[in-house]
Amino acid sequence: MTILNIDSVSKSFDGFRAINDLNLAIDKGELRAIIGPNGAGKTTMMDLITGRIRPDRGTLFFDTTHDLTRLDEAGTARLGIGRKFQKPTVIESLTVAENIDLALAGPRDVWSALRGPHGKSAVKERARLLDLVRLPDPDLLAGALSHGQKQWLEIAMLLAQKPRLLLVDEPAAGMTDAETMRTAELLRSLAGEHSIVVVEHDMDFVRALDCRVTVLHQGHVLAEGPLDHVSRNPEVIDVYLGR
Ligand SMILES: Nc1ncnc2c1ncn2[C@@H]1O[C@H](COP(=O)(O)OP(=O)(O)OP(=O)(O)O)[C@@H](O)[C@H]1O
Repeated sequence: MTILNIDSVSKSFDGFRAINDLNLAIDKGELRAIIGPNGAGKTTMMDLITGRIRPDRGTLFFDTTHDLTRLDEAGTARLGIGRKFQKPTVIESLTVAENIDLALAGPRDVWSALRGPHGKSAVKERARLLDLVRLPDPDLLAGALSHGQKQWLEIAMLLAQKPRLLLVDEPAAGMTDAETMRTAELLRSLAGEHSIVVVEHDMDFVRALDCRVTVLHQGHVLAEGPLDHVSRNPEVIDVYLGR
């Protein structure tokens, strides 16, 4: 079953085609890596999926029936599309637990969320999420976390909103090797329950994801398949990997 279907999508900025007849389908529960040179259109593709911008032509459907071109960012978020930008946006002056409580409360009253999680199930969910991303001290200020731990906290905050499709932009950037491998392991463990699209340049990380890879070039799919397969493709070597 397909959760995301991008069909013949194009998008130009001032006459420049950032996305050019893009076709991409993500299965339910799939983990997919998107790679490609700078300017290949990866961010523009994420912006199209989340309703931040609209295509000039083509269709984007979520879960078969939901036309994403009719929704804005709030609408796609309500449908269950969660996006994690490259830089962590956790609130550094709050504790790890308070950050999670805010995410669990969603758009509800911030002040009541900061008085603690509501009910036993919220306490349990907070513990489950912190366990999942291996953050042992809920009382630590988020500002005291390492860069990798901040990224994991933000992933936990996204998961608090129970997204069905997670879009993750360059999570390994700035991470240590150990954090990078731990992040790959975390995303792999989340696949199945969630569908996940990860944009990344770090090939060790992409290898560790051990998933299907799509190579974007000039707004179009250049190659798709396991990393070993696409990395042998002469065109992929020419425009990206061989550089
Ligand atoms: N709002 C915009 N206005 C004008 N041009 C844009 C706009 N957004 C993107 N572009 C152009 O579209 C092309 C694709 O950009 P995009 O950011 O999607 O690439 P990318 O694959 O994410 O690159 P990177 O790996 O560097 O993040 C680039 O040439 C960029 O300059």
